[in-house]
Amino acid sequence: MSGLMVSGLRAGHGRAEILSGVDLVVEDGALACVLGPSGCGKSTLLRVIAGFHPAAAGRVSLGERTLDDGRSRLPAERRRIGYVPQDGALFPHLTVAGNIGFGLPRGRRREKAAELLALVGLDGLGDRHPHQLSGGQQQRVALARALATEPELLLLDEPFAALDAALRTELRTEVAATLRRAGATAILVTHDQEEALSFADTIAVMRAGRIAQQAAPHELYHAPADAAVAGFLGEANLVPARLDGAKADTAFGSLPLTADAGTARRGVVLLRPRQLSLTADPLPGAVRARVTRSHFRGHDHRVELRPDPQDGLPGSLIAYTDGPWPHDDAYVRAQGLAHPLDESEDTPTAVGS
Ligand SMILES: Nc1ncnc2c1ncn2[C@@H]1O[C@H](COP(=O)(O)OP(=O)(O)OP(=O)(O)O)[C@@H](O)[C@H]1O
Repeated sequence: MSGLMVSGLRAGHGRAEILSGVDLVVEDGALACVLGPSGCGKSTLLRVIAGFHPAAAGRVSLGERTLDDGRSRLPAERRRIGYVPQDGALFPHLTVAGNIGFGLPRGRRREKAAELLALVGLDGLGDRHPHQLSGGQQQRVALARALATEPELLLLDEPFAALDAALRTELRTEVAATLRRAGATAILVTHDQEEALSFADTIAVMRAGRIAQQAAPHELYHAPADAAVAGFLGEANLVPARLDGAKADTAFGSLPLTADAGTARRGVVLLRPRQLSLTADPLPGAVRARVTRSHFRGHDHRVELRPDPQDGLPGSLIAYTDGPWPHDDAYVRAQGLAHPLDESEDTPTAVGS
Protein backbone atom coordinates (compact mmCIF):
# COMPACT_ATOMS: atom_id res chain seq x y z
CA MET A 1 0.00 0.00 0.00
CA SER A 2 1.03 3.61 -0.30
CA GLY A 3 1.12 5.62 2.90
CA LEU A 4 2.84 4.76 6.16
CA MET A 5 2.83 1.35 7.79
CA VAL A 6 4.37 0.70 11.19
CA SER A 7 4.21 -2.82 12.56
CA GLY A 8 5.52 -4.41 15.74
CA LEU A 9 7.84 -1.46 16.27
CA ARG A 10 10.12 -1.61 19.28
CA ALA A 11 12.56 1.09 20.30
CA GLY A 12 14.14 2.41 23.46
CA HIS A 13 16.76 4.52 25.11
CA GLY A 14 19.61 2.43 26.45
CA ARG A 15 18.05 -0.49 28.27
CA ALA A 16 14.67 1.18 28.72
CA GLU A 17 12.09 0.03 26.17
CA ILE A 18 9.89 2.98 25.20
CA LEU A 19 7.99 1.55 22.22
CA SER A 20 6.80 -2.00 22.90
CA GLY A 21 5.22 -3.15 19.65
CA VAL A 22 3.58 -0.18 17.91
CA ASP A 23 1.20 -0.82 15.00
CA LEU A 24 0.05 2.19 13.00
CA VAL A 25 -1.35 2.70 9.52
CA VAL A 26 -1.72 6.08 7.81
CA GLU A 27 -3.17 5.93 4.35
CA ASP A 28 -1.89 8.11 1.55
CA GLY A 29 -3.35 11.62 1.84
CA ALA A 30 -4.75 11.06 5.34
CA LEU A 31 -4.23 13.25 8.40
CA ALA A 32 -3.52 11.13 11.46
CA CYS A 33 -3.13 12.05 15.12
CA VAL A 34 -1.14 10.19 17.71
CA LEU A 35 -2.77 11.04 21.02
CA GLY A 36 -1.45 10.01 24.40
CA PRO A 37 -0.39 11.19 27.84
CA SER A 38 2.98 12.75 28.48
CA GLY A 39 5.83 10.25 28.40
CA CYS A 40 3.96 7.45 26.58
CA GLY A 41 6.42 7.55 23.68
CA LYS A 42 4.77 9.79 21.04
CA SER A 43 7.87 11.82 20.22
CA THR A 44 10.02 8.69 20.18
CA LEU A 45 7.64 7.16 17.63
CA LEU A 46 7.89 10.24 15.38
CA ARG A 47 11.66 10.28 15.73
CA VAL A 48 11.91 6.63 14.65
CA ILE A 49 9.67 7.32 11.64
CA ALA A 50 11.73 10.41 10.75
CA GLY A 51 14.98 8.45 11.04
CA PHE A 52 16.44 10.33 14.03
CA HIS A 53 16.19 7.29 16.30
CA PRO A 54 16.75 3.60 15.46
CA ALA A 55 14.12 0.86 15.63
CA ALA A 56 15.19 -2.14 17.72
CA ALA A 57 12.69 -4.44 15.98
CA GLY A 58 9.60 -4.34 13.80
CA ARG A 59 9.16 -2.46 10.55
CA VAL A 60 8.48 1.06 9.32
CA SER A 61 7.61 1.44 5.64
CA LEU A 62 6.47 4.29 3.44
CA GLY A 63 4.85 3.24 0.20
CA GLU A 64 7.01 0.47 -1.20
CA ARG A 65 10.08 1.55 0.72
CA THR A 66 11.23 0.00 4.00
CA LEU A 67 12.62 2.81 6.17
CA ASP A 68 13.74 0.75 9.14
CA ASP A 69 13.33 -2.92 10.06
CA GLY A 70 15.58 -2.99 13.12
CA ARG A 71 18.54 -4.14 11.00
CA SER A 72 18.91 -1.77 8.09
CA ARG A 73 17.90 1.87 8.13
CA LEU A 74 17.40 4.42 5.42
CA PRO A 75 19.15 7.67 6.46
CA ALA A 76 16.79 10.45 7.55
CA GLU A 77 17.71 12.69 4.60
CA ARG A 78 16.67 10.02 2.10
CA ARG A 79 13.25 9.28 3.61
CA ARG A 80 11.35 12.19 2.02
CA ILE A 81 9.78 12.98 5.37
CA GLY A 82 9.21 16.51 6.67
CA TYR A 83 9.42 17.22 10.39
CA VAL A 84 8.00 20.20 12.29
CA PRO A 85 9.18 20.29 15.90
CA GLN A 86 7.35 21.91 18.80
CA ASP A 87 9.21 25.22 18.58
CA GLY A 88 9.43 25.41 14.79
CA ALA A 89 13.23 25.67 14.99
CA LEU A 90 13.57 28.30 12.25
CA PHE A 91 17.02 29.55 11.28
CA PRO A 92 17.16 32.96 13.02
CA HIS A 93 19.70 34.49 10.64
CA LEU A 94 17.70 33.65 7.49
CA THR A 95 14.66 35.51 6.21
CA VAL A 96 11.29 33.81 6.07
CA ALA A 97 11.79 33.12 2.34
CA GLY A 98 15.31 31.90 3.08
CA ASN A 99 13.99 29.50 5.70
CA ILE A 100 11.34 28.12 3.37
CA GLY A 101 13.72 27.74 0.43
CA PHE A 102 16.57 26.33 2.50
CA GLY A 103 16.57 22.74 1.26
CA LEU A 104 15.77 23.57 -2.37
CA PRO A 105 17.95 24.04 -5.46
CA ARG A 106 18.96 27.69 -5.76
CA GLY A 107 17.02 28.40 -8.94
CA ARG A 108 13.67 27.28 -7.51
CA ARG A 109 13.86 28.95 -4.09
CA ARG A 110 12.21 32.28 -4.80
CA GLU A 111 9.26 30.90 -6.74
CA LYS A 112 8.64 28.03 -4.32
CA ALA A 113 8.88 30.30 -1.26
CA ALA A 114 6.29 32.67 -2.75
CA GLU A 115 3.96 29.77 -3.53
CA LEU A 116 4.24 28.34 -0.02
CA LEU A 117 3.87 31.72 1.69
CA ALA A 118 0.56 32.06 -0.13
CA LEU A 119 -0.44 28.53 0.88
CA VAL A 120 0.13 29.25 4.59
CA GLY A 121 -1.42 32.72 4.41
CA LEU A 122 1.76 34.78 4.89
CA ASP A 123 1.92 36.57 1.53
CA GLY A 124 4.38 39.44 1.52
CA LEU A 125 6.26 38.46 4.69
CA GLY A 126 9.13 36.70 2.89
CA ASP A 127 11.71 39.37 3.69
CA ARG A 128 11.15 39.40 7.43
CA HIS A 129 13.27 37.55 9.95
CA PRO A 130 11.73 35.00 12.34
CA HIS A 131 11.99 37.33 15.36
CA GLN A 132 9.74 39.81 13.53
CA LEU A 133 6.88 37.29 13.43
CA SER A 134 4.34 36.15 16.03
CA GLY A 135 4.53 32.61 17.44
CA GLY A 136 1.67 31.46 15.21
CA GLN A 137 3.29 32.99 12.11
CA GLN A 138 6.58 31.29 12.95
CA GLN A 139 4.83 27.93 13.14
CA ARG A 140 3.27 28.56 9.74
CA VAL A 141 6.71 29.29 8.31
CA ALA A 142 7.98 26.04 9.85
CA LEU A 143 5.10 24.22 8.16
CA ALA A 144 5.85 25.92 4.82
CA ARG A 145 9.53 24.96 5.15
CA ALA A 146 8.58 21.34 5.82
CA LEU A 147 6.21 21.31 2.82
CA ALA A 148 8.76 22.94 0.50
CA THR A 149 10.63 19.74 -0.25
CA GLU A 150 7.31 18.01 -1.09
CA PRO A 151 7.75 15.23 1.46
CA GLU A 152 5.78 12.02 1.13
CA LEU A 153 4.95 12.28 4.82
CA LEU A 154 4.86 15.23 7.19
CA LEU A 155 5.40 14.79 10.93
CA LEU A 156 4.18 17.48 13.32
CA ASP A 157 5.29 17.13 16.94
CA GLU A 158 2.90 19.19 19.10
CA PRO A 159 3.40 22.20 16.81
CA PHE A 160 0.71 24.28 18.54
CA ALA A 161 1.70 23.52 22.13
CA ALA A 162 3.30 26.89 22.85
CA LEU A 163 0.38 28.96 21.54
CA ASP A 164 -2.56 30.37 23.46
CA ALA A 165 -5.94 28.61 23.21
CA ALA A 166 -7.60 30.88 20.62
CA LEU A 167 -4.60 30.97 18.28
CA ARG A 168 -4.12 27.24 18.69
CA THR A 169 -7.66 26.49 17.50
CA GLU A 170 -7.33 28.90 14.59
CA LEU A 171 -3.95 27.61 13.51
CA ARG A 172 -4.80 23.92 13.67
CA THR A 173 -7.89 24.56 11.51
CA GLU A 174 -5.71 26.43 9.03
CA VAL A 175 -2.99 23.81 9.08
CA ALA A 176 -5.49 20.99 8.49
CA ALA A 177 -6.91 22.94 5.52
CA THR A 178 -3.42 23.65 4.18
CA LEU A 179 -2.40 20.01 4.40
CA ARG A 180 -5.58 18.94 2.62
CA ARG A 181 -4.98 21.48 -0.14
CA ALA A 182 -1.43 20.20 -0.51
CA GLY A 183 -2.71 16.60 -0.55
CA ALA A 184 -0.18 15.78 2.17
CA THR A 185 -0.06 12.69 4.34
CA ALA A 186 0.63 13.85 7.88
CA ILE A 187 0.90 12.71 11.48
CA LEU A 188 0.25 15.18 14.28
CA VAL A 189 1.37 14.31 17.79
CA THR A 190 -0.67 15.82 20.58
CA HIS A 191 -1.92 15.18 24.09
CA ASP A 192 -4.96 17.40 23.49
CA GLN A 193 -8.13 15.35 22.84
CA GLU A 194 -10.04 18.19 21.22
CA GLU A 195 -7.13 18.87 18.89
CA ALA A 196 -7.02 15.21 17.83
CA LEU A 197 -10.79 14.88 17.40
CA SER A 198 -11.06 18.02 15.28
CA PHE A 199 -7.92 17.55 13.16
CA ALA A 200 -7.66 13.95 12.15
CA ASP A 201 -9.11 11.39 9.76
CA THR A 202 -7.70 8.71 12.03
CA ILE A 203 -6.55 8.82 15.65
CA ALA A 204 -4.16 6.39 17.31
CA VAL A 205 -4.41 6.46 21.10
CA MET A 206 -1.05 5.60 22.59
CA ARG A 207 -0.58 4.16 26.05
CA ALA A 208 2.68 2.98 27.61
CA GLY A 209 4.52 2.40 24.35
CA ARG A 210 1.68 0.81 22.39
CA ILE A 211 -1.31 1.88 20.33
CA ALA A 212 -4.35 1.06 22.45
CA GLN A 213 -6.74 1.78 19.56
CA GLN A 214 -6.68 3.38 16.12
CA ALA A 215 -9.97 4.54 14.63
CA ALA A 216 -11.80 7.49 13.05
CA PRO A 217 -12.59 10.28 15.57
CA HIS A 218 -16.33 9.62 15.84
CA GLU A 219 -15.85 5.89 16.31
CA LEU A 220 -13.11 6.39 18.87
CA TYR A 221 -15.28 8.77 20.90
CA HIS A 222 -18.47 6.72 20.81
CA ALA A 223 -17.08 3.19 20.46
CA PRO A 224 -13.75 3.09 22.33
CA ALA A 225 -11.97 -0.23 22.84
CA ASP A 226 -11.95 0.03 26.62
CA ALA A 227 -12.80 2.26 29.58
CA ALA A 228 -9.35 3.85 29.65
CA VAL A 229 -9.57 4.98 26.01
CA ALA A 230 -13.15 6.17 26.69
CA GLY A 231 -11.96 8.26 29.63
CA PHE A 232 -8.95 9.61 27.81
CA LEU A 233 -11.10 11.10 25.04
CA GLY A 234 -13.55 12.85 27.34
CA GLU A 235 -15.89 12.33 30.24
CA ALA A 236 -17.75 9.05 30.29
CA ASN A 237 -20.62 7.50 32.22
CA LEU A 238 -20.06 3.77 32.67
CA VAL A 239 -23.41 2.20 33.36
CA PRO A 240 -24.01 -1.41 34.42
CA ALA A 241 -26.19 -3.26 31.94
CA ARG A 242 -27.47 -6.61 30.86
CA LEU A 243 -26.16 -6.97 27.32
CA ASP A 244 -28.27 -9.07 25.05
CA GLY A 245 -27.75 -9.13 21.28
CA ALA A 246 -28.32 -5.64 19.89
CA LYS A 247 -29.65 -4.07 23.09
CA ALA A 248 -28.71 -3.26 26.68
CA ASP A 249 -31.09 -3.28 29.62
CA THR A 250 -30.08 -0.50 31.99
CA ALA A 251 -31.57 1.56 34.79
CA PHE A 252 -32.62 3.94 31.98
CA GLY A 253 -34.54 1.19 30.22
CA SER A 254 -33.58 -0.66 27.07
CA LEU A 255 -31.01 1.07 24.83
CA PRO A 256 -29.76 0.02 21.39
CA LEU A 257 -26.08 -0.97 21.28
CA THR A 258 -23.35 0.29 18.91
CA ALA A 259 -22.42 -3.32 18.17
CA ASP A 260 -24.07 -6.68 18.69
CA ALA A 261 -23.00 -8.02 22.10
CA GLY A 262 -23.84 -11.65 21.34
CA THR A 263 -25.30 -13.94 23.98
CA ALA A 264 -26.78 -12.38 27.09
CA ARG A 265 -24.36 -11.37 29.84
CA ARG A 266 -23.80 -8.69 32.40
CA GLY A 267 -21.50 -5.83 31.46
CA VAL A 268 -21.04 -2.08 31.31
CA VAL A 269 -22.08 0.43 28.65
CA LEU A 270 -20.62 3.82 27.83
CA LEU A 271 -22.93 6.83 27.71
CA ARG A 272 -21.32 10.20 26.95
CA PRO A 273 -22.57 13.20 29.00
CA ARG A 274 -24.44 14.58 25.96
CA GLN A 275 -26.48 11.35 25.84
CA LEU A 276 -28.04 12.14 29.22
CA SER A 277 -30.81 14.70 29.45
CA LEU A 278 -32.58 16.13 32.47
CA THR A 279 -36.28 16.59 33.03
CA ALA A 280 -38.40 17.70 35.97
CA ASP A 281 -41.00 15.00 35.30
CA PRO A 282 -40.82 11.28 36.12
CA LEU A 283 -41.07 10.20 32.48
CA PRO A 284 -40.68 6.51 31.52
CA GLY A 285 -37.03 5.45 31.63
CA ALA A 286 -36.05 8.47 33.76
CA VAL A 287 -33.98 7.92 36.90
CA ARG A 288 -34.23 10.31 39.80
CA ALA A 289 -30.96 11.88 40.94
CA ARG A 290 -29.71 14.68 43.14
CA VAL A 291 -27.73 17.52 41.56
CA THR A 292 -24.42 17.69 43.41
CA ARG A 293 -22.60 20.22 41.25
CA SER A 294 -23.33 22.42 38.26
CA HIS A 295 -21.24 24.94 36.41
CA PHE A 296 -21.39 27.12 33.34
CA ARG A 297 -18.72 26.48 30.67
CA GLY A 298 -19.62 28.98 27.97
CA HIS A 299 -20.92 26.55 25.36
CA ASP A 300 -22.88 24.44 27.87
CA HIS A 301 -23.42 23.54 31.52
CA ARG A 302 -21.77 20.57 33.17
CA VAL A 303 -24.07 18.95 35.73
CA GLU A 304 -22.97 16.26 38.17
CA LEU A 305 -25.70 14.09 39.65
CA ARG A 306 -25.92 11.45 42.35
CA PRO A 307 -28.53 8.77 41.63
CA ASP A 308 -30.24 6.70 44.27
CA PRO A 309 -27.86 3.84 45.24
CA GLN A 310 -30.63 1.27 44.77
CA ASP A 311 -30.82 2.05 41.05
CA GLY A 312 -27.48 0.28 40.54
CA LEU A 313 -25.92 3.25 38.73
CA PRO A 314 -22.45 4.77 39.23
CA GLY A 315 -22.03 7.00 42.29
CA SER A 316 -22.11 10.03 40.03
CA LEU A 317 -23.44 10.77 36.56
CA ILE A 318 -22.33 13.63 34.34
CA ALA A 319 -24.62 15.44 31.90
CA TYR A 320 -23.94 18.45 29.65
CA THR A 321 -27.01 20.62 29.27
CA ASP A 322 -27.63 23.70 27.11
CA GLY A 323 -28.99 25.82 29.92
CA PRO A 324 -28.56 25.86 33.71
CA TRP A 325 -30.55 23.28 35.67
CA PRO A 326 -32.65 25.23 38.17
CA HIS A 327 -33.58 22.44 40.63
CA ASP A 328 -31.83 20.38 43.33
CA ASP A 329 -33.17 17.16 41.80
CA ALA A 330 -33.66 15.91 38.28
CA TYR A 331 -34.91 12.93 36.35
CA VAL A 332 -32.16 11.67 34.09
CA ARG A 333 -32.90 10.03 30.76
CA ALA A 334 -30.52 8.36 28.33
CA GLN A 335 -30.69 8.39 24.55
CA GLY A 336 -28.71 7.25 21.53
CA LEU A 337 -26.52 4.21 21.16
CA ALA A 338 -24.94 2.62 24.21
CA HIS A 339 -21.48 1.18 23.68
CA PRO A 340 -20.64 -2.12 25.43
CA LEU A 341 -17.30 -2.25 27.21
CA ASP A 342 -15.59 -5.31 28.52
CA GLU A 343 -15.43 -4.13 32.08
CA SER A 344 -16.57 -5.91 35.15
CA GLU A 345 -19.85 -4.66 36.57
CA ASP A 346 -17.94 -3.94 39.77
CA THR A 347 -16.50 -0.81 38.21
CA PRO A 348 -19.54 1.41 37.71
CA THR A 349 -17.95 4.80 37.85
CA ALA A 350 -17.77 7.99 35.90
CA VAL A 351 -14.37 8.44 34.34
CA GLY A 352 -12.89 11.19 32.29
CA SER A 353 -10.48 13.99 31.87
N1 LIG B 1 17.24 10.64 25.30
C1 LIG B 1 16.56 9.91 26.19
N2 LIG B 1 17.16 9.10 27.06
C2 LIG B 1 16.48 8.35 27.93
N3 LIG B 1 15.13 8.33 28.04
C3 LIG B 1 14.46 9.14 27.20
C4 LIG B 1 15.11 9.98 26.24
N4 LIG B 1 14.18 10.65 25.55
C5 LIG B 1 12.97 10.28 26.05
N5 LIG B 1 13.14 9.38 27.05
C6 LIG B 1 12.06 8.72 27.82
O1 LIG B 1 11.22 8.04 26.92
C7 LIG B 1 9.86 8.10 27.34
C8 LIG B 1 9.00 8.57 26.19
O2 LIG B 1 9.38 9.88 25.81
P1 LIG B 1 8.66 10.65 24.63
O3 LIG B 1 9.30 11.99 24.50
O4 LIG B 1 8.66 9.78 23.43
O5 LIG B 1 7.20 10.76 25.20
P2 LIG B 1 5.99 11.70 24.72
O6 LIG B 1 4.79 10.82 24.74
O7 LIG B 1 6.34 12.38 23.45
O8 LIG B 1 5.92 12.73 25.90
P3 LIG B 1 5.50 14.31 25.88
O9 LIG B 1 4.06 14.36 25.53
O10 LIG B 1 5.77 14.71 27.30
O11 LIG B 1 6.40 14.98 24.88
C9 LIG B 1 9.84 9.03 28.55
O12 LIG B 1 9.74 8.24 29.70
C10 LIG B 1 11.17 9.72 28.50
O13 LIG B 1 11.61 10.03 29.79
